[in-house]
Amino acid sequence: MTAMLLDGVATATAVKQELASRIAALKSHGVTPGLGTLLVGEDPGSLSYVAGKHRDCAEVGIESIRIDLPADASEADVRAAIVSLNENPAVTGYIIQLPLPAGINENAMLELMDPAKDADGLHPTNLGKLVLGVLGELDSPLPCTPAGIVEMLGRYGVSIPGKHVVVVGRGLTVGRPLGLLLTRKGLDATVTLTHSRTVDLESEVRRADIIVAAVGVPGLIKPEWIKPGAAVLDVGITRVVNPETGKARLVGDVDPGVREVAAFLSPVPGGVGPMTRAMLLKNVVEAAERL
Ligand SMILES: NC(=O)C1=CN([C@@H]2O[C@H](COP(=O)(O)OP(=O)(O)OC[C@H]3O[C@@H](n4cnc5c(N)ncnc54)[C@H](OP(=O)(O)O)[C@@H]3O)[C@@H](O)[C@H]2O)C=CC1
Ligand SMILES: Nc1nc(=O)c2c([nH]1)NC[C@@H]1CN(c3ccc(C(=O)N[C@@H](CCC(=O)O)C(=O)O)cc3)C=[N+]21
Repeated sequence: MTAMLLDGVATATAVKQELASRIAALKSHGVTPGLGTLLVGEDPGSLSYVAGKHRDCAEVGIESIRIDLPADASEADVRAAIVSLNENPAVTGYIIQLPLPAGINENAMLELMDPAKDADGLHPTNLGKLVLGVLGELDSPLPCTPAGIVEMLGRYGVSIPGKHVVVVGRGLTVGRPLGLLLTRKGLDATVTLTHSRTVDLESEVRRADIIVAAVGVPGLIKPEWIKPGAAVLDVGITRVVNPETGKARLVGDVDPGVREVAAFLSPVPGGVGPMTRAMLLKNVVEAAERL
């Protein structure tokens, strides 16, 4: 069997089309949603993601405000940029591109954000609401990558309730909040959250109905580990630069052979990445709607 590919580009386009009418409605009430980005340093991956976010905004009619600081910016410089984003009325939501350079306390910087402007859902207040709000509706922003994963599974009809989901990686932007989201009432997955100290990753993955790989190790997830019929979502991204052309290629955590075993596969590129960006736009629109 060859897996059905979960097309993140097409799904993100559908989400963006749905947002367009909400953006038009906001503008007719005199509110223009605006996304701010704060980037510190020149990591090529981060530069490319931030550029993509500004392109997305232009496409759907969201203003975008960009602050780029040099890699040697001090914590005081970063703090001042966060204060300016909190105070700028044109910014209805913003993100601090992670990781920040070594020496800058990421958690302390996230905590300085105005939680009402947190477009990533990573401010402790919003993560706390996700932990507390197991039942019912949440009106706080959700972390973009987990929200994008759930949105894509939903649109392809991959059922989540009662399923055993194995999440590989416990990082702040993907694995940790994904476990919180998938175990809420209504989604009702049974989640195993694995990491580098997990003793037997293979046997954990073998039991999974849905596998989400968010590590950053190319080819970590092997075809023999996949229960036939499982859904596999590749999230990890490693940039591999071709020394001859200087061009970078993006490689996921999932071995290409998995495509022959899984029922559904979200690939890298073209899977969860574009969905992450679409959910960021959704958070910015929803923050503007709450104004
Ligand atoms: N497509 C998208 O939209 C996005 C993609 N990403 C990508 O997803 C990946 C993860 O991102 P992020 O969570 O921020 O990264 P982190 O570096 O914070 O987390 C990586 C996680 O992988 C775990 N890990 C490392 N090696 C192994 C191993 N051999 N077996 C099992 N687990 C392992 C680590 O374990 P431990 O905690 O024990 O060290 C850690 O929990 C990255 O490649 C990133 O580029 C991230 C965000 C969005
Ligand atoms: N505060 C913060 N929030 C984040 O959400 C965040 C972050 N920091 N730091 C880095 C990671 C990574 N991330 C990606 C977003 C989109 C793509 C994406 O669009 N990928 C495309 C390819 C893009 C390309 O070609 O460069 C794809 O997979 O098809 C990838 C990765 C968000 N992250």
